[in-house]
Amino acid sequence: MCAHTSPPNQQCAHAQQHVLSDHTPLCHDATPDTQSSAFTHPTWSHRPFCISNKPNIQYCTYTTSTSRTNHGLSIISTPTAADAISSAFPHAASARHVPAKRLDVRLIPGKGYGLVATQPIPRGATILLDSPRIIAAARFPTHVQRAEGAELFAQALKRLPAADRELVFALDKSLGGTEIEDIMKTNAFACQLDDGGVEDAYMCLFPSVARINHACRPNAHARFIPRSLVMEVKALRNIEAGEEIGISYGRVDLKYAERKKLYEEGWNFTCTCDMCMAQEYVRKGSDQRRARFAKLRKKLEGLTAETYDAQQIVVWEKEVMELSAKEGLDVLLAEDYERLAYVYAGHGMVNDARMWAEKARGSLWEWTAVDGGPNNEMVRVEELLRELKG
Ligand SMILES: C[S@@+](CC[C@H](N)C(=O)[O-])C[C@H]1O[C@@H](n2cnc3c(N)ncnc32)[C@H](O)[C@@H]1O
Repeated sequence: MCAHTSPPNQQCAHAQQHVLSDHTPLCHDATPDTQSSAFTHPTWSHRPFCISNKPNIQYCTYTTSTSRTNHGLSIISTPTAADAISSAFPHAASARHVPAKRLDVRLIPGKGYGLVATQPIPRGATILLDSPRIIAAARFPTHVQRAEGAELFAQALKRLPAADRELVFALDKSLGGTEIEDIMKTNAFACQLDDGGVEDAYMCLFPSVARINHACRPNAHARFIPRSLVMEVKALRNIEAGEEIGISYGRVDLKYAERKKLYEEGWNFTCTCDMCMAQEYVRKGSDQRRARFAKLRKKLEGLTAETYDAQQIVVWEKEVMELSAKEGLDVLLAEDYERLAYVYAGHGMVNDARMWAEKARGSLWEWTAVDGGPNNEMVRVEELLRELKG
């Protein structure tokens, strides 16, 4: 699929000086905010808007106004990357759609807006499958001048259908800078995309997921599915009607001081989730359990042929699972289930081994493995299950 149709800068018939930059010639279409009647392309609804001020590095804004469920999507990337990313569009178009119908955006004291369940949601249910409206290469701001970056973002927004643009503009802003930069920094998630090996790391803006606040003990889990470019949010436990949906923005097993630092320094907010607002003795109790969880994990991961002790492993893993149940760390347990499967298999206890391997597979399917993502663990567990059945 050809993604890049605008000519290189030097040959661009309408190359001009950028109003914000004194030396960078730009090449862009004459009617940036409307669908160009002269432009037809199997993938993009608008002529790409490109900036190339360094040899071999060119960033463009690509837009399709008819992505999944007929919303728009703008991508800021190199031409090669846009080409590779767009190969996911057919999967995105056919991906299941879960609209935000059991959810409501409401004001939450101390957090701005948040997403609230309007009906009970059972554990494991998919709460939301959201599509991105803007995808931007994480490193592109370091390859273009500030004004050029702002222009690429501006074009990304201008070219989106009006409904998507309004959705994006309404999102929270907390960090300053241009409006769209602030929106991206406050709301976009890091996502790894198959972009043909260009750079992999992207910022993805999902307007419904962006309304979900962080919780240090979340009731939901978000994972990005590279093959269909959607963000899936699933319930980690039964959620009552009226409860706020919360996901963990960072690792879910961090202790109070670690996460306080992460969210204050990395995200510029002081967390006011239930765990952080709890009384000190409650927080300390949680920290102790999390410290013990980390210590046991370290011991288990550090086992060697010399230190291997099956009984000890079973005892430690039992404790890991008890701690996880208290701290809501279930999404991390696939490796523990897998470890137990190997321990039992090593002692010829095939039924127990199979039971733990199946638990590992179930956990990976439920929380970790995604279509188009890395699947080494799943391959290993499937292989073990085949051996145990054989
Ligand atoms: C992705 S947005 C979440 C939705 C946002 N509250 C809104 O009004 O649209 C991230 C911003 O929400 C706020 N936020 C998210 N989780 C929070 C928490 N646990 N405590 C306090 N503020 C939070 C912060 O201002 C953060 O920059």
